[in-house]
Amino acid sequence: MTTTEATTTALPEGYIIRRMEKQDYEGVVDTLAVLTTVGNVSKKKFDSIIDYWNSNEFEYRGSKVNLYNPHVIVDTIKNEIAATGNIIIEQKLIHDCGLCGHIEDIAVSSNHQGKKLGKCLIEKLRNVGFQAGCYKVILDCDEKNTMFYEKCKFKRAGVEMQSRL
Ligand SMILES: CC(=O)SCCNC(=O)CCNC(=O)[C@H](O)C(C)(C)COP(=O)(O)OP(=O)(O)OC[C@H]1O[C@@H](n2cnc3c(N)ncnc32)[C@H](O)[C@@H]1OP(=O)(O)O
Repeated sequence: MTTTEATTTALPEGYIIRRMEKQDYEGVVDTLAVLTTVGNVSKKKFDSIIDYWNSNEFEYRGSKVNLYNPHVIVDTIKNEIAATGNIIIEQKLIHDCGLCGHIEDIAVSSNHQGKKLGKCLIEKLRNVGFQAGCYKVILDCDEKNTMFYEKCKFKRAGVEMQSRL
């Protein structure tokens, strides 16, 4: 569960945030390695996933909404990807056919951590969700990251359950 407060932390000088592009391939794959195993993602596969993410949009209350909203923070001085994350916007039947945002795959590259980039990224993704019309934005995280998300104005709600192969 989140608050709807739209406070925005300023990015440090030299950093920008934007939607992920095909040119971000190496930086995104490297950055995601701080989160989990990325595996063997070829440039061709990356490009096809970007095309897929860019081609999925739907209409909600008169406006176009992107289903996938992958973002990157770029260090424009070093010309490298510093952070990445996504918000997937789910069309529901409940809550008057409402929208729910799911924040996924947040990673800040090790040498860019501790500069408020994670906080800026979460605020940006949450704003993307609320501007699209989401009634809530949710995420799952490890216990060790709860304080970070509390600083981003998220609150504990529910319990994550999993079933894995
Ligand atoms: C939904 C998901 O994907 S969950 C997965 C999250 N990703 C990971 O665990 C991958 C590895 N970790 C990371 O990428 C980063 O360390 C992140 C995303 C957890 C944090 O990003 P950073 O850019 O380093 O954090 P940022 O500088 O924005 O910190 C904001 C505040 O949270 C605090 N904070 C950051 N990480 C933590 C933590 N693990 N525990 C407690 N507090 C933290 C900071 O001290 C700061 O506090 P302040 O505002 O009082 O100074």
